[in-house]
Amino acid sequence: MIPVSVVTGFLGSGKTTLISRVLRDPVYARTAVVVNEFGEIGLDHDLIANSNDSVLTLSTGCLCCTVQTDLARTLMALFDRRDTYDRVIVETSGLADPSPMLQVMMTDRDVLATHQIPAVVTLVDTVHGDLALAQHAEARNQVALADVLLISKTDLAEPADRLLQMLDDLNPAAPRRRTTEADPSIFFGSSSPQALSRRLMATERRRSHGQIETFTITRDKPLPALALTLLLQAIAEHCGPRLLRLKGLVAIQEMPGQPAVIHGVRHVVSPPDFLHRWPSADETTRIAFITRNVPRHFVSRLLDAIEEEVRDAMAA
Ligand SMILES: Nc1nc2c(ncn2[C@@H]2O[C@H](COP(=O)(O)OP(=O)(O)OP(=O)(O)O)[C@@H](O)[C@H]2O)c(=O)[nH]1
Repeated sequence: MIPVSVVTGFLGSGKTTLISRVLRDPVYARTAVVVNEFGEIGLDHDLIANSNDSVLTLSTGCLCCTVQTDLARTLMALFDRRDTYDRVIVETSGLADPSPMLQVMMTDRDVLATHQIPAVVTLVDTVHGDLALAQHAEARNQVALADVLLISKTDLAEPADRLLQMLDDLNPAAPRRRTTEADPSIFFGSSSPQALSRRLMATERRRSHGQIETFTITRDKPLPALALTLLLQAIAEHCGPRLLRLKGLVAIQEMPGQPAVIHGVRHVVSPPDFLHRWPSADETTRIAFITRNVPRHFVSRLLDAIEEEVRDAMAA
């Protein structure tokens, strides 16, 4: 039986960062990862640094809405080459309610015959966690279903009493650790089917993602570094609370072959990190957005205007 871990947590809570850390541990190198993203273009596949090729992207719909059968199919396709890995991590989209996918994993005959009942590991971040829990049923269900709760970004802030109270209300039984203290072995303790079923029955019903929009801006030509900096500043300033998530790989004119990785969660847009090389053959700039009422054309025109101004200034 293959051990499975479902790693969930709201947008930008640190799932990909933590999974990349686990995969760097030689003990966990033989771990296959199934990534699901909400949006047009999946980037986590490229952002999870992994030396083997067992990172699979589930179609970039949302696990809780459209691709449940994909999950069973993907796990069984992986199982056909089980000599290449020992365990599986499924990273859910930050916007996913994990309930329907857990139900699939507990009821699909083939999956049940070959995989353990998954352990559910939920990340909650100290900076935006309370807002996410207050505003999104998906985030509350992620916490309610956890076997283990991992608190991330404790280097930026201590968990506030309000956040701890919300976790107590939603899932008092799950042990809590900071991500910095979490031993990777906690990912692969199996859930008890009875306990997981009880938690599943207690989750909130949610049928729509509301006013959430997702789009991806692409550019074939590398951007001047200054244009990227100005774009990120303008987005943080103008879109702040309406920006649920931004992430991307950006070709920079001054750094050929070394793409910038960019991340934003609400008003917090991190300074870019640079990779030594492109993670795949696709070297186009791709910036994915998940927003509430920030239209694609606003960002696209903003980028065009900034880029034009920066190029003019460079030519002068
Ligand atoms: N300071 C700090 N930043 C973190 C920590 N964990 C993650 N981050 C940053 O938070 C941002 C989002 O991290 P990801 O790992 O991509 O988050 P995610 O949950 O996979 O995001 P989605 O897949 O979009 O839901 C990135 O800029 C990370 O570098 C942490 O413990 N401390």
